[in-house]
Formats: sequence, structure tokens, C-alpha cells
Amino acid sequence: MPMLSEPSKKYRPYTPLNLPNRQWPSKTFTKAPIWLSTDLRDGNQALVNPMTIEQKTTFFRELVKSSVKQIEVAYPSASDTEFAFVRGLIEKNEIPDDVWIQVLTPAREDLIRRTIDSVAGTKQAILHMYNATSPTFRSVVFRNSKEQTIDLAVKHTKLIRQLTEECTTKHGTKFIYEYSPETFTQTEPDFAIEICEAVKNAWGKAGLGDERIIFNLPSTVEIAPPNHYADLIENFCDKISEREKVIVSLHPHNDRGTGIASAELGVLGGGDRIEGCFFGNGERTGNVDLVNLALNLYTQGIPPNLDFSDLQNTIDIVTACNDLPVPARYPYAGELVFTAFSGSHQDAIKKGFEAQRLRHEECIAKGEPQFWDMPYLPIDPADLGQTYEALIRVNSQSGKGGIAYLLKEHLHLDLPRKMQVAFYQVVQAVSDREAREMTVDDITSAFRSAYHYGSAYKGRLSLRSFKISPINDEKSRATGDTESGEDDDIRRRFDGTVSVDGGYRVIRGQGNGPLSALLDALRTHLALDFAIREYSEHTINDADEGENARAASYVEIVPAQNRKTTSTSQSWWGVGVDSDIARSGLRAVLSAVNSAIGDGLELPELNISPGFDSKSAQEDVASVIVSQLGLELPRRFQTAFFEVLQRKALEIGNEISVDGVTELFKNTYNYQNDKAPTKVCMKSFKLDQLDANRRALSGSFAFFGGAPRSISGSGNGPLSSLLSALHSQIAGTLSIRDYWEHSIGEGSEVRAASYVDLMYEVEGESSKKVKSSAWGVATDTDITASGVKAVLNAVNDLDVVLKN
Ligand SMILES: CC(=O)SCCNC(=O)CCNC(=O)[C@H](O)C(C)(C)COP(=O)(O)OP(=O)(O)OC[C@H]1O[C@@H](n2cnc3c(N)ncnc32)[C@H](O)[C@@H]1OP(=O)(O)O
Ligand SMILES: CC(C)C(=O)C(=O)O
Repeated sequence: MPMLSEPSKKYRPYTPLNLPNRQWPSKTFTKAPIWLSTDLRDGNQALVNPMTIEQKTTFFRELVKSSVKQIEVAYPSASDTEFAFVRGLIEKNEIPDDVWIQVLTPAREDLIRRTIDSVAGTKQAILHMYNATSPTFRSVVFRNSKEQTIDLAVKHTKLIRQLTEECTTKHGTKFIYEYSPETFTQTEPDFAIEICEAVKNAWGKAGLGDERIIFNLPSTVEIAPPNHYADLIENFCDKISEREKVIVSLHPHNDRGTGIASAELGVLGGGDRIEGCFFGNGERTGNVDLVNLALNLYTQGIPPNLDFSDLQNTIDIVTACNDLPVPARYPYAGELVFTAFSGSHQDAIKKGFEAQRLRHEECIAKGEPQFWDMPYLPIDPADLGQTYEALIRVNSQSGKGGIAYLLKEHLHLDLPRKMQVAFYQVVQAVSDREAREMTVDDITSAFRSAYHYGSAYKGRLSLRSFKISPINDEKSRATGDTESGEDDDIRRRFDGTVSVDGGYRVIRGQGNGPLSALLDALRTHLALDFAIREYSEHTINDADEGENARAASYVEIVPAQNRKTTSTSQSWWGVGVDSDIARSGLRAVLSAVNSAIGDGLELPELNISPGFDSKSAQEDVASVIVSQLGLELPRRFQTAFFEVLQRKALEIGNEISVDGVTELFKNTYNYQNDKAPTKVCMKSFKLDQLDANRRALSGSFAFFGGAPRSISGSGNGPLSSLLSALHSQIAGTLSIRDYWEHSIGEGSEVRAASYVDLMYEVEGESSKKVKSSAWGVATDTDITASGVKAVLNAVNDLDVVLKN
């Protein structure tokens, strides 16, 4: 049957109350009402499978934990289970002293007796009796006149008075009486008041405080807008006699979806108390939701006197007991209510958090309250025990702001605005293509792979080691003391080893700062010509990394010829993070360059013509050594070997092959050449710690092929101790001019490589001091051993003289 074109022929409107003086519209909320949970009665009676005693007990405990002080626990005369549940609560001392349990009974003697028996012995109970009072119920259900309806209520109220008094005498139980004119909102307002007056008279002992009688005025079926309920409540409150001896209770249902509004306007109309259920369970569309009402008050700054500090736990318990889901969009409690998918919402939330953090810092400084004022979020999820995890979720409706928020939360990276836009395109392409939500993992993985961020996402180029030095001042190592700003007057040199498509290359360049020096090196050695258009950085103080602050750098590069063009020309972004600001900037440049070159672009091979003094020759020779032997020679060692190589090229009058370069290096420095004749040969050594600053080295060493001798020496480190030991046998002075070390290989294969520039000073003929120096290099699984071996290799290259 279709919907009627003239519904007025089937449905009648509610009859408005003529209340020209109504006050409730100008009233405001000032305090929480008395709450009664009827989950275990009105909620339970509406379930497909009413709760078991265990479930009701669990639910009862959760209500107590949430600070509900009045709990309608059962309709005890309905079944043995209901009766047993009430007895169980009492006998197992489940009811805290400040909690009133409430039980419901119809106006029938046998059922009233059973109801009172159920609560006998408890400390305090609210005895709740009801009979329907509206015209339809009078005529259809009870076939009673108005007088008979009043008689029914009065007669059974008197019986309740008598039986509860007997119970008090016998068991000490204290009672409050509650009467409900069921179907109140469909009852003639004057008749509802008339029957309540009659009940109050029959009860005959309404007083103040705990002596007050409760008149519970239900919208058993919600049939009118909430303003009508407010009118009915205000009218009742105005007209009922001895108002001070009456608690006016509201019991809204939700048939029109306005149960919350009815309860709130009913309170403005004069209601003192609200009966409802957690998350709105109850007959048909449910009872009014107490959680929702309480949190509405909370967001007005009014203590609700209910505690939902762990709302998810409450949801879990309630849903496990009544087997009803809490819908995803449910106020405060739904899974999605603190989640923004759409771009403009996410953007506003991100900005809101940033602004609020600053505002709160100011308030703390001034000792003022830190008010919550966040776009789209009426309450702080943290107050309900929720994290901010779910606040922003990303799909094809999302924008850059939300994605940036997630990266900040999860990777601690605060991307510059233009990079947010760039990364947004990456995410948007995936979410459009896959037509699904992008999880945090999806987004962080997309970010890592787009910007080669993290060891598992290395690009074609990555930084191995580097040195930044001011030009003309070779000794100044910039690692850790160099600014990445490019506005420095001093020109800088970048000397470094980068991994290029898996092999190592030594590159060198210069510029106004570390980043432009690196770009120059890339241009010179790899024909990659880029310029920086935007650079920014911030520190990361994240708990993951303990106390160590790290720097995050962001770089936008453009093809060098586009350096001056507008932001619309093609550009690539990169990111780098490191505890060293210079290294984080350099990583960011390489990250951007990796994006720019992609997988396709072929990079120039290492092209060696060591015999010629081309601009790049020295770096190319160093590249051969690093790619063939894994040795990242320090800059001055590169120069020393380059000279050796040039001499050799002149000597043979030809270019030298890659293998030839490697062999020459090994022979020159006795590297990996155990059979080479040695002047000083180490058989064994051991290192001891003398005190906090001093070490002692002792060992067995052979000099010029002689028998091994035990020697020892001390110093502030292993190498100075070694030199001190050698000085016991060698005339003159050995001193270390330069030392450098790095690791080779990864995981269990890792070794240390050490480089030493050793100076030797000895008295020559006619007492003239003769100075010489040599480089030594060695590797070992033990870093100290590699240093010791490097020193001995250098010694073997020097014309050392033994003491007499
Ligand atoms: C709006 C509300 O939520 S009210 C609470 C409703 N909750 C429940 O009903 C749950 C528990 N109820 C029950 O277990 C049963 O209904 C019982 C045990 C109370 C009574 O069971 P039964 O005796 O089989 O009666 P039944 O369930 O058919 O109820 C209808 C009878 O109760 C009468 N009745 C209904 N409400 C009331 C009342 N408040 N006071 C007195 N009698 C009432 C009806 O007029 C009808 O009487 P009739 O049989 O003489 O025509
Ligand atoms: C018993 C009464 C209060 C009731 O549950 C209702 O009218 O909904």
C-alpha cells in the first residue's frame, strides 16, 4: 500500500497545550538531573533475548562504575530469573550504599507482593508502580472509566504503602515510591495531574529530600515534537500541589527520533530526573540515551555526574550484554564520530590542533583555563579515553591537510605546504585508483617509497660518507658543525662517497653551502644538473629516539635551467632526517634527485683516464678503490694515491686499467698482502684500561725479521698506546697526523676500515731532523685491530730506524 496523499485522513496531530506563559524557552542548563538507568528493565524487556543473570550482573557493575546512583534492576514479577537476579544482587552485596535499586510492578496485588518480596532486606529501594492513563488505554486495554483508572492507582498505592511499611519493619529496607501514569503524553494533562494528586494522597507521606514521591511522566510513545513535552512538564510542575515534595521524572522514548531533545526541553520545563538507557536501548526506537544526555551537559561545562572516561570499555560491556550494536554515527560513541574523511574537515582539524596548542601554551603561562575550541570536534576524544588515532582517515574525499596531519603524527614530519600538495597527488592517485580508504600504513609506505625515506626504501643514489670543508681550509671537518644554509659567504667543498645503483662513487663539488656543493658534485660526476628552489627544516623531538633531537630537512629541486622560473615548472621534493643537520639536508637533496631521475635515466659510468689530469680524475680513482675494495679513502689519502698513480702512468707511458689501479693500491699500501716484507710485524696484542682516560697496549712484535719481543706502552687511546710501545724499540718520533675509519659491509659481515697518516721524525746525518710520512690502511672485524694494523702498514712504508 502506498503512502497516503492525505495522511490527515488517517493520522491526527497532537493537541498543543495552551501555555501562553511558558518559561522553559528562556531557561538554561545549570546542573545535571538525577539519572535513573532502566537498562536492566525497560532496556531488557525490549531485547530479542533478555539478558541472563550473568549479563545483567555485568551490566549492573558497569552502571555502578559509571556512577549511576539509581538503577531500575528488574520487573521482578515477570519471571523467576528477574526475581532471582534482584535477590542475587542483594544477597551477594553487589549494591553500593549510595545506590538505590528500583523495581517495577503493575497495579496488581499478587505482582506487587512478589515485587516487594524481591527487594526485602536491601538497604534502600524505589518501588515503581504504573498504570496507563490515556483515553485509548482506558477504553481499549483496561475498559475503565477515569474514576476506575484513578481507583486502580489509589488502591494499589495504598497496598504498596502497607506492604513496604511491613517490609521496613521486618527487614529495615527504606523505600521511595514512584508512580508512573503510563502513556502520560497521550493523557489529558489535567487528568494526569488529577491521578497523581490522588496517588500522592493515597501514599500520604510525601515529604522532603528522600521522602519525596516520584512522579515519572513518560512519553511512552513519542507522539509530538519536544516542545510539546516541555509544555506538558512545565504545566505539570506548575499545577501539582506541594511541588517541593515531588520529584518530577522524565521518561522519554524516541519514536520520532527526538528523545534527547524531549529530555533536554523537559528538564528546562522543570524535570528533576531522567530515566533512560545507555546508548538508547529500549522498546521500539528505544529509551532516551543517558550517555548522550550526560555528554551533552559535559560539553556545556556542566559536570554530568556520570563518568565515561573509558567510553570504549563501556560500549564493549553494554554491547556484549544486550547484543545490540552502537551504530558508527552514534553521538559520542559511534566508531566514526571523531573521524574526518573529507579534505576541508581534515584541514580545519589540523589547523585547529596547531592553533589550540599555541593558545593553550599562552593560557598556561597566564594561569587561565585552556578551553577546547576545535573545528568539527565538540568534545576532546581524550576525555572519553579515546586517542586521536581515528580523527583523520584518508580516502578519495580527503585533502593534503589530513595527509600532512597523519605524517606529522606517525612520522613526525611537518611537510612544507608545497610538499604537502605534491604528496597529496601521490596519495590521491592511489586512492582514486584503488577506490578505498588509505590506511596510515598505506600513506606512510607511499611517502617512504615516493621520497626514498628509510633504509628499506633507498633510491638509486644514497649517501655513504661525506666531509664538508671550507675551501682553502682542508682541516676543517664540517660534519656536525656545518650549517645547511646556503647563504654563507664561505664557499664549501663536498667530498663524499655515494652509492650509485649499488656501486660506490667518490664525488666532489663546491658551492655556497653543503647542498649546492653536493649538487655541484652530482653535476660534475653524474651529469645531474639540478638547483634548489625551496629548503626548510625543523627539529624532531620524538620519544622513539629517546632524548636525541633529529633534524628533518625538505628540499625542492628543479632542473638547473629552470632555477628562476615560477613554481609551475617541474620540480621534485625530497626529505632527509638525521641527527646531523648537514647530513639531513644532503639526504633530502639525494631523495629529491632520486625522484627526479626515476628508474629510467642512465647515469654516466665511471670513466677512468687516470694518466690525464682531468677535473674528475682524482675522484674517479677514489671511486675505483671504493667500488673494488670498499675503501672510502679520506680526501688527503686520495690525493696521495692519485700522485702515486700519476707517476706510474708516466712511467709506463699509458693509461691504467681498473684492475691495474686496484693492484697498484694494494701493492703500494700492503693492503690484503700478508706476504709483503714487513719491518714491524704484530704477533699478538692486548689492550687494558688503566683509568677513565688512559689505556695500555702490550703485545708481541717482531722487528726487521727478528725474534718477537714483548713491548708495551700507554696513552689516551689504543693508537697512542701503540706508538708509545713502538717508541720503546724505534728511534725518533712517530705521530698520527690524520685518522679516519668507517664500516664496510652489513650485518654479520661488517668490518672496520682504518686509515692512518703517520709522520716520522728522526735525527739524520749531522743531527739533522729528517721528516717523512706515509698512509696506512687496514681492515679487521675488530675496530682496534684494524687501527693497529693500519699504523703498522704505515710504519712499514717509512724508513724507521731501530734504537741501538
Ligand atoms: C510501558 C512499559 O514498558 S510497562 C512495562 C512492561 N513490561 C512488561 O510487561 C514486562 C513484564 N511483564 C510480564 O512478564 C507480564 O506481562 C506480567 C507477568 C506482568 C503479567 O502477565 P499476564 O498476567 O500474563 O498478563 P499479560 O502479560 O497478558 O498482561 C495484560 C494484562 O495486564 C493488565 N495490565 C497491563 N498493565 C497493567 C498495569 N500497569 N496494572 C495492572 N494491570 C495491567 C492488562 O489490562 C491485561 O489484563 P487482562 O488480562 O485482564 O486483560
Ligand atoms: C513503566 C513506564 C514508565 C514505561 O516504561 C513507559 O511508559 O515507557
